[in-house]
Amino acid sequence: MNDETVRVRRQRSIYQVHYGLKKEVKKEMAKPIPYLNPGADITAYNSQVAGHRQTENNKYLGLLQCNNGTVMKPILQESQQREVDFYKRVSTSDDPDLVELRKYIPKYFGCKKYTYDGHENEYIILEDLTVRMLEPCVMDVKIGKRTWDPLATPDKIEREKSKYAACKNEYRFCIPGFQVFKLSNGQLRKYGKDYGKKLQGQMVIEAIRTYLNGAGESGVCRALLLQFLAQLWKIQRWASRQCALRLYATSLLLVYDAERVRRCCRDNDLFAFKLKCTSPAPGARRRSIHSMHSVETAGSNFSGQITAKGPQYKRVQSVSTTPLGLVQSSFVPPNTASNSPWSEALNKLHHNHSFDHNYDDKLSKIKMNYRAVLDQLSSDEPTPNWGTVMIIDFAHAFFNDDDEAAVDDNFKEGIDNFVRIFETLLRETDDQVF
Ligand SMILES: O=P(O)(O)O[C@@H]1[C@@H](OP(=O)(O)O)[C@H](OP(=O)(O)O)[C@H](O)[C@H](OP(=O)(O)O)[C@H]1OP(=O)(O)O
Ligand SMILES: Nc1ncnc2c1ncn2[C@@H]1O[C@H](COP(=O)(O)OP(=O)(O)O)[C@@H](O)[C@H]1O
Repeated sequence: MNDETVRVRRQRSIYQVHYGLKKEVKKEMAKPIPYLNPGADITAYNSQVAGHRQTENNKYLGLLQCNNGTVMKPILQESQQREVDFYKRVSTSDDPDLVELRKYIPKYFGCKKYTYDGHENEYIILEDLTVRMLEPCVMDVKIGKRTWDPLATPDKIEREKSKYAACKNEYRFCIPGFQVFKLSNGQLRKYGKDYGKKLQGQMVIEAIRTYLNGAGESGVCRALLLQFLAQLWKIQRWASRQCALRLYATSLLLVYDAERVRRCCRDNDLFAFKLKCTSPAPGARRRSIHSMHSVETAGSNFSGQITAKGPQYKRVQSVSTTPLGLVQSSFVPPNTASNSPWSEALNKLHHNHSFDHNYDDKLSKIKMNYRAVLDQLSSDEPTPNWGTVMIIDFAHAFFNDDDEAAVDDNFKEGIDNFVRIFETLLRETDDQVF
């Protein structure tokens, strides 16, 4: 592929996202079942965070993970047979809503009988969204205030109404489970249904922050948020228009690789100095040429003139790259108590332009953030080995007949609220850019 082709492809994707232009759609059919070699590793799936998984009468009910990038979900109930029908129909349909939906759900590879631990079962084979992740952080977010389908018994309706009630009433979604590898030490923490059922109010936001590894002082990694939001906005747009489906008790599955985030932060010196595992020695950070115009510099070298280009400084003899401690000792701190006519202006400039930041760091962050979002926007296939969101669990999905066609408000409201939280978290990271 030459550069021109890449450029044209990127442009097309960005236009699609921002202006809603429809691209000619490649017809994507169900893929053949991937070849499982006879010695293929098939094991209980460790990164399952919600859903059926306990063992009943000696029978394991959870997902299996294969070493070829797929997971196998057992078909144990009538509702899961409905999920098979859902995947079959969506993967072959011409309906534009369903064609678009194929981008937001795991790839479907058919069904297969398999004997695990002495028990034979039918399984749906799906793309493993955590494939190749070294430290998969996974969160299951069940969407909608109503989590029962039209065929639910009164008993099931009562059970569903009583679970996660506070969270569903307030946010129109709930969090049945998540797992996170801590950036600071690689430790795995799992949060299950019991934890999820207690969440309400601000605790919900804190749980999301914990999942994003942003509960500490360092905050959430902006590039990670952008990665998620790029896909969430597409899903939100789809949900606000699609009339083909009613989705009860489906989930958003968020996945990202903590190892990748850690590497990205370290490479860009984003949080490096705040993470214990990568702390450089004190004084090891160097100032860039741009950071010479710090508040200290402004105090001692400020010429007393402000032009359209900003404050004017006296010429500095040489640009030092000595460690921070040494640089500091060679400047006189500004007299903050001074009543100089410039002190108020300088104060304002300090607030607005944050002179005391390292601009190389800032540029790195800006570049990284834009690269991440451009990569995501220009790719039709989100890269699962970094971070993405997909819709999963279609055991209670119902296709609308033509005369029923309408937006699914229950699903849409849940998505809107979830996206809003991510947008708020993104705003909290604005200082990483502006
Ligand atoms: O209580 P039940 O029987 O409705 O079981 C729920 C399952 O319903 P099903 O067995 O398919 O009828 C239900 O499955 P669905 O999402 O309805 O497919 C969930 O696994 C639910 O757990 P949670 O709400 O995600 O914490 C399960 O709820 P828990 O009781 O495990 O919390
Ligand atoms: N395609 C997938 N890739 C990776 N993990 C998955 C995938 N599908 C499901 N999971 C994991 O399995 C869990 C349960 O899946 P789900 O389809 O909701 O099952 P259930 O019908 O038992 O509720 C999810 O929370 C997630 O952790």
